[in-house]
Amino acid sequence: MGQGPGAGRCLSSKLEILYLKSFSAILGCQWKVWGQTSVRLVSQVSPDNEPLTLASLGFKSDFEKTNKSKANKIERLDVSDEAPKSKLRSFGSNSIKAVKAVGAKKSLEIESAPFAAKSFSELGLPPLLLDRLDVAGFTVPTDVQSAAVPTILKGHDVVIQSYTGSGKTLAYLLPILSEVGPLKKKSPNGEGESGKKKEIDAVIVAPSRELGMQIVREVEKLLGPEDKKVVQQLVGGANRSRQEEALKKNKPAIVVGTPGRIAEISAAGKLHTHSCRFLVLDEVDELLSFNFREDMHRILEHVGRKSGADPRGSIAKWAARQTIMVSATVPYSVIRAARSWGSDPLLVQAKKVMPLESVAPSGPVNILKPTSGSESMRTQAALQSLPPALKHYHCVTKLQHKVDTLRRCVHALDAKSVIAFMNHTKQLKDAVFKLEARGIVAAELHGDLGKLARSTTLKKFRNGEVRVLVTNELSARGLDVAECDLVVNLDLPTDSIHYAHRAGRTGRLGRKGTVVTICEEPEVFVVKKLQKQLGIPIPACEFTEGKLNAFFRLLFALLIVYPGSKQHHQTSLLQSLYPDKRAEIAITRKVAKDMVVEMTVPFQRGVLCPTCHRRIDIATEADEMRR
Ligand SMILES: Nc1ncnc2c1ncn2[C@@H]1O[C@H](COP(=O)(O)OP(=O)(O)OP(=O)(O)O)[C@@H](O)[C@H]1O
Repeated sequence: MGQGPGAGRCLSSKLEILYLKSFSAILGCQWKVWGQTSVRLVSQVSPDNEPLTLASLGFKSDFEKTNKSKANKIERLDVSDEAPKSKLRSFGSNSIKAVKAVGAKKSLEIESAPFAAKSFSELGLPPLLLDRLDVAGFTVPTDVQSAAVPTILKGHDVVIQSYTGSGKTLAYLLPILSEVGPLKKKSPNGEGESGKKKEIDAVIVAPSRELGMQIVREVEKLLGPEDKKVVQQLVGGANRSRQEEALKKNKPAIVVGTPGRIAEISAAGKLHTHSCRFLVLDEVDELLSFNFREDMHRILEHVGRKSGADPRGSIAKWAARQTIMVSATVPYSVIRAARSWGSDPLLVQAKKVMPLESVAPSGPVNILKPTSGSESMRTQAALQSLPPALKHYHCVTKLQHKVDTLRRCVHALDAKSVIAFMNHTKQLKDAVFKLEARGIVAAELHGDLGKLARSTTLKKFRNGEVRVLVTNELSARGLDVAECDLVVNLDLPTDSIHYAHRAGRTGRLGRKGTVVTICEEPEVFVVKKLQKQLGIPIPACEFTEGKLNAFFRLLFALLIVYPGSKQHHQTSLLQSLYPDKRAEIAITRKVAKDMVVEMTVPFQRGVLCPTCHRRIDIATEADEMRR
């Protein structure tokens, strides 16, 4: 730990002095004015940066030693595996399991993974599909898959919302493959519909070529080599006449493509989708953007329209299809669209399914412009879209030093696979040039590149030949590179939803990941807004001596432990702060003077309790005093 400057100032009660003394002894840091209970702690954060916990600060042992004699009855909540089953049960299925990451080159052990049901066989999938899942290495469904698969199999239109990297693609592919293609449930009399003119049964729309091809690969992984022709890509940039020939020759059951190309081939009469049963809109909030409007209109009008039906009527009257909308972030614009595109759609999240009507409007708040009172309505969509294991920092530098700061960040964290975001395509080339000049293998990825260049770049990034991928928003949406361990914002995202999608490129499926936002001094207020809207700590840091030095302003949460507070709230709070840690917390029930005081680990506002899904109330005396 770095030495903090100087000694603290006067403190109030004995108990606090005791706490702070034990902390100071451990941390050797400066205590600011106790009244603000904030402390400036300069600590070196090693690449395998362990988040601060009472245990890692050594607080618990000192605490217990010095407080043995205290009248306080200390109740130590140990959320480790040894804790009594009753306590572990309070986490529901959030207990820590070690699972192997599927498809990752090195079999990354994921300590705490977002899995719910115990196996795919519980979800009502056909035997052939279960076999294919097994062959592909998928053993346990994620939370969102456990919620989405049965809901879609029941025939509902859905909006699937779960944080990035939580397995939303399979959440919709599995029910589709249960109903169409060679792996589907056999009809009661056991024979397939041989000889029937093969129509397209499912259309999957994605906003970018990369995501479209990624989905095709995921389908092919399940279909196996002999049935690869069941799915056909219709992405822009590829040869259209070859795509039309393949449609004619292979008669695929599933097509995956970008809006422009799908609409183009449909308008040319080469894509017959009247009897289509499924329409999937992946990254649906992106598909709502203006540049896709025309194409999306055509797709929505034609896919699954009963022959002769008038599309001007209500969806229920003319669409024989199931509409599945997917995104990690579901701003209110998506809710509105879903209500008109789907027929009584349900909102499917990691652990719950609810009617879309019950969702409160909360659109993305553009952090660059002054916002109205809605600012207090934190963008729930963004908060729920962030993988819980991510660590976030920001680093202040001058514009001309940003790329060099990126280089030092990569070395300090010893990051192997980095995605750096910039807002303007023209800047990407210059950033790549500067990184290469300093010995870091980098490449640019953006929409102005040709199809071959884009796929080659992505391939090199996935196999580790390229260490830093410098890209912009669109080409990275939905991108799934399991090994990505660092995301850097070289330019600020326009709002918290864009921040969430960028951040979600790392920390996939329960892995650890770090997000560093490199900004100039005048932009720090934007980071603070992001921090507040997303309810996540984004402490300042710097990269010196090859290390990431984080400036933690630990706002100690005086966890007001009301006598009746739910025990699982305390453990859930810690579990959500440190999903991959065996966090421990010493809870003192004794009231020191007139308040129950407990200093605990840094807190996140409004943490949702994963057990009862209610916001855990945390009052910070510090904030109160500061107001
Ligand atoms: N049940 C599972 N078991 C193991 N790995 C899984 C499982 N489901 C998905 N994965 C893997 O997890 C990774 C992330 O999945 P996916 O890309 O579908 O996430 P996502 O929620 O769609 O992310 P984003 O919001 O960024 O699009 C993929 O590599 C996928 O193969």
